[in-house]
Amino acid sequence: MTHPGQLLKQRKLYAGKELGQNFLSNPDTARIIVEKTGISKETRVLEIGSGLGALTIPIARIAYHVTAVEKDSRLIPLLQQELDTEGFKNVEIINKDVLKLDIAEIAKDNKLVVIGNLPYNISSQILFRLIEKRTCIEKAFLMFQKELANRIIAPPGGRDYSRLSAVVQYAAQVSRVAKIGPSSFFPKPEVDSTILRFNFFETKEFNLEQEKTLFNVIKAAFSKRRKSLKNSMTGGEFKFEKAFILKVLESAGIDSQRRAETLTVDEFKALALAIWKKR
Ligand SMILES: C[S@@+](CC[C@H](N)C(=O)[O-])C[C@H]1O[C@@H](n2cnc3c(N)ncnc32)[C@H](O)[C@@H]1O
Repeated sequence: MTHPGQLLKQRKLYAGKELGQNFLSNPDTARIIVEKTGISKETRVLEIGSGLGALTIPIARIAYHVTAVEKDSRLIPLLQQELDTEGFKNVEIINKDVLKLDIAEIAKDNKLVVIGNLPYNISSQILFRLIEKRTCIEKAFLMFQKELANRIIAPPGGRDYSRLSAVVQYAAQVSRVAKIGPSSFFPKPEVDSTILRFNFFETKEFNLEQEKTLFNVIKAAFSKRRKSLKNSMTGGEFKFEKAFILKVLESAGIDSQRRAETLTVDEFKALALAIWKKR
């Protein structure tokens, strides 16, 4: 693997902050990350933000097929050349914004394993999108800024438990895979990184409408996280009346004085179902 700094210099290119371009520069780290995903010669991978191919190449060495999506058109010929040099024929690079990518079209009838050293400025948005499309995804291995990863896996009751934690933990079992320090990247970020593994739940307990209600309930509850539910829930998309909120909280068996950050995912589900039935 050519060092990303050298590759960019040869082409008179630069790493763009607005695209979160901190490239993996340590081939051992890249190899270890790919090993930890457990992919095999049957796996179809969607790689988000392939960049200069630090992960694409070790993935292509193992996987059946890789769809690599990359927004920065400047990087596509560099990666294509690296792939051609190594003789890989199982990689398709798509020059597109991942937030506009039709993931179902890529998966067709298969389930994908999603891998990505994500651009940190849009990593929450990417995660919400993957959750939306999770029926096409078997599991995902994604690298986040450490602080965001801590929020994603935070249990209820603490400062880190947030809208993102509740939505993600409803859709997937999440675990920490590895911590990566700044020295593994070029340019070096000022933050530590964490790789999380997401095993999306097979069965969907909620239908689409119920799920939409659940996500709106979580959003409304966390819109004023310092306030009790009876006050925070009147905000957000639904514009609930206070009397209605008190009624649904009671039927879900939740004390109206509690705050969003104390509710488990199961309690959010009970609340969403109570709202869905009474509307
Ligand atoms: C942190 S870098 C990782 C690059 C490479 N995978 C690596 O590990 O060295 C993030 C990559 O995502 C790309 N990117 C940023 N925003 C994107 C978007 N909306 N859609 C697809 N790729 C994006 C960047 O251009 C960059 O190549």
